[in-house]
Amino acid sequence: MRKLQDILKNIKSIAVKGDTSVEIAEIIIDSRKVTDNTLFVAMKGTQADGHTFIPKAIEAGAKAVLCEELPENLAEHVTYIQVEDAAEAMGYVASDFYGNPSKKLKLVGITGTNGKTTTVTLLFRLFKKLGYRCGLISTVQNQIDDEIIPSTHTTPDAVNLNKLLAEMVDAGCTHAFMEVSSHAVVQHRITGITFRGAIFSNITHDHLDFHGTFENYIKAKKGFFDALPKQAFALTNIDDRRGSVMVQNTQAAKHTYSLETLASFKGKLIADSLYGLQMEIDGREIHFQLIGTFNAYNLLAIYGAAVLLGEDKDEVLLQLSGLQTAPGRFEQLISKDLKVGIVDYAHTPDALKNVLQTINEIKEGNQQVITVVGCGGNRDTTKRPIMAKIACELSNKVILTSDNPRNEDPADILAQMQKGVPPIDFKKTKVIEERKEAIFYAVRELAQAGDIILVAGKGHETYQEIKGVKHDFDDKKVLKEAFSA
Ligand SMILES: CC(=O)N[C@H]1[C@@H](OP(=O)(O)OP(=O)(O)OC[C@H]2O[C@@H](n3ccc(=O)[nH]c3=O)[C@H](O)[C@@H]2O)O[C@H](CO)[C@@H](O)[C@@H]1O[C@H](C)C(=O)N[C@@H](C)C(=O)N[C@H](CCC(=O)O)C(=O)O
Ligand SMILES: Nc1ncnc2c1ncn2[C@@H]1O[C@H](COP(=O)(O)OP(=O)(O)OP(=O)(O)O)[C@@H](O)[C@H]1O
Ligand SMILES: N[C@H](CCC[C@H](N)C(=O)O)C(=O)O
Ligand SMILES: [Mg+2]
Repeated sequence: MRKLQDILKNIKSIAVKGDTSVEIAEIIIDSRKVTDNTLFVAMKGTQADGHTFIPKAIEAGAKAVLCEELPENLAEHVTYIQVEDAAEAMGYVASDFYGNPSKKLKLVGITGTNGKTTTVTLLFRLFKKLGYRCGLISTVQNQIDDEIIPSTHTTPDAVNLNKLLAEMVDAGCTHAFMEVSSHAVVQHRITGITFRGAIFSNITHDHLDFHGTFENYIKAKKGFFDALPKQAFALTNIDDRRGSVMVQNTQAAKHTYSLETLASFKGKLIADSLYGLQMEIDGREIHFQLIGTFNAYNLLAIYGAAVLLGEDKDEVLLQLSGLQTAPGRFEQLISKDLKVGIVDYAHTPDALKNVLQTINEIKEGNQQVITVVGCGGNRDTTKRPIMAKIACELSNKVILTSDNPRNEDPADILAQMQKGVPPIDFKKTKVIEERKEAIFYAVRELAQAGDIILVAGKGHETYQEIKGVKHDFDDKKVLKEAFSA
C-alpha cells in the first residue's frame, strides 16, 4: 500500500478533488482488472477512451482516478486527479509507486527497428557470465535472473515495467537490459524511468500504421535519447543514416560504433560464414558464433555498452565469443539429408533483405535459397509488396504464406504481397495460405540436399494469431517435423 499523495509528487495536476491521503493498493489501467483500493488511470487509446470506463472502475472498487477530463458527477469517497496527459503522468506515478526501481539498477535500453531482442538477450547472457544478477525485458521473454516471465509486449506498460524492475531489485539484480519500442516512447511507457545507458541500432521502414510518417517514427525513437540524464551514455550506430540525429539533442555522453568509419567502438569484419563471424575489435581478432553482417553491428553495440558499463575489454570479448544467437534469430536446423533450415524473425523489409543477403553471401556452390514468408495482419500494409519483392530478388524459390493474419483475411494480405512480385518471378513464386503446408512444401517438394530454406517472420513465436485466437504454431517444430517425415 502507498499513500496517494506520495506517488503524486512528481506530476503536475490541473485539479485534485478529494482526499489524497488514501492508501492505494495498485495502479490499474484496465477497468476490467480493477479491484478494491486501486488507482484507475483513464487513458485515451486507439480503440477506446478509458474515461468511459471510470464509472465501471469505481463500481469495481477504485479509490482514486487519474484522468484528463473530470466526470460531470464526482463519486463520493473517490479522489480524482486531473492531468493534461494521463499516460505521461502515469509514468511518474508508477515509478514512485514502486520506489523508483530504475534508479537502483544499471538499466540499459535499446531502440531501433531491428536488433533490439538480439542485443538485449546477449547483453543479459554476457553480464550473467561476468558474474552479475541481471534482468531482461524483451519481445521473447522477460527474466529476473533465472526466473522466466512471459512477455506480452516488446516494452511493457509503465506499471508492469516498474513492477518488473522492482522485482529485479528485490531479487538482487544489479543490471537490467530492456528493449524500448517506438510505441513505448510515444505511449509514455518509459516516462519516469532512469536509464544508465541507451543504444540506437538502426531505423528502417516499420510501424508506419501507428506512427503515420517516417519522420514521426524517427522522432519517436529520438525521444528516448532526448530524455536521457547527463550521467547516462548514448551509444549510436554511426553507420546508420539517422545515427547522429538520434543523439543530436541528448544530454547524455555520446559514443558511437561503426564497421565503416572512425568511432568510439570500431569493428572490422574479417570473415562471415555459416559457422560464424570473424571480427577485429579494438585491435583484437575474435571469432563469434553469430552469423551475418547485421550481427556484427549487434556485437559491436553489446561490446560498447559493456565497456561503457565499466567491464574489462578482454573479458567481455572472451565471454561474448562463446554466446549463441537469441531464440528465433537466424537459428539453423539441418536435416539428415542435409537440407539447411533457417528460422528467423525477419518481419520487416530491411531485416528480410539483410538475412537473405547474408544467406547469399555465405552459401556455397549451387545451394538454392528457398524462402517461406508472410506479413502480419493489422500491421503496416505498405511493407507487404516490398517484402515479397525482396524475397523474389534474393531467393531461387519463394512461397508466400500467412503470418498472424489477426483480424484480416489472409487471402487479402497475400494478394497485397503478390503485387510486389515482379512478372519475371511469377514462375518461381507460389502462394500457400496454410503456413504448415507452405513449410512442408518447401522442404519436401522444393529442397534438395544442401539447399537453404529460410522460414521468416515468426522466429521465437509459438502461435499463429487468427481472429483474436492464438493457435499453437512453432516454425522450428514444423520445420523439424518436415525434416523428419
Ligand atoms: C497500438 C498499441 O500500442 N496498443 C496498446 C494500447 O492499446 P489501445 O490504445 O488500443 O487501448 P484501447 O483498447 O483503445 O483502450 C484505451 C484504454 O482503455 C482501457 N480500457 C479498455 C476497455 C475496457 O473495457 N476498459 C478499459 O479500461 C484500456 O486498458 C486502455 O488503457 O494500450 C494497451 C494497454 O497498454 C496495450 O496493450 C496495447 O497494445 C496492443 C495489444 C499491441 O498490440 N501493441 C503493439 C502494436 C505494440 O505495442 N508493439 C510494440 C512494439 C512492436 C515492435 O517493436 O515491433 C511493443 O512494445 O510491444
Ligand atoms: N542489427 C540489425 N540490423 C538489421 N537487421 C537485424 C539486426 N539484428 C537482427 N536483424 C534481423 O531482424 C530480425 C529481428 O531482430 P531482433 O528480434 O533482434 O530485432 P527487434 O528490434 O527486437 O525486433 P522487434 O521490434 O520486432 O522486437 C532478426 O531476425 C534478423 O533477421
Ligand atoms: N512486434 C511486432 C512483431 C511482428 C511479428 C510478425 N510475426 C507479425 O505478426 O507481424 C508486431 O507486433 O508488430
Ligand atoms: Mg524485439
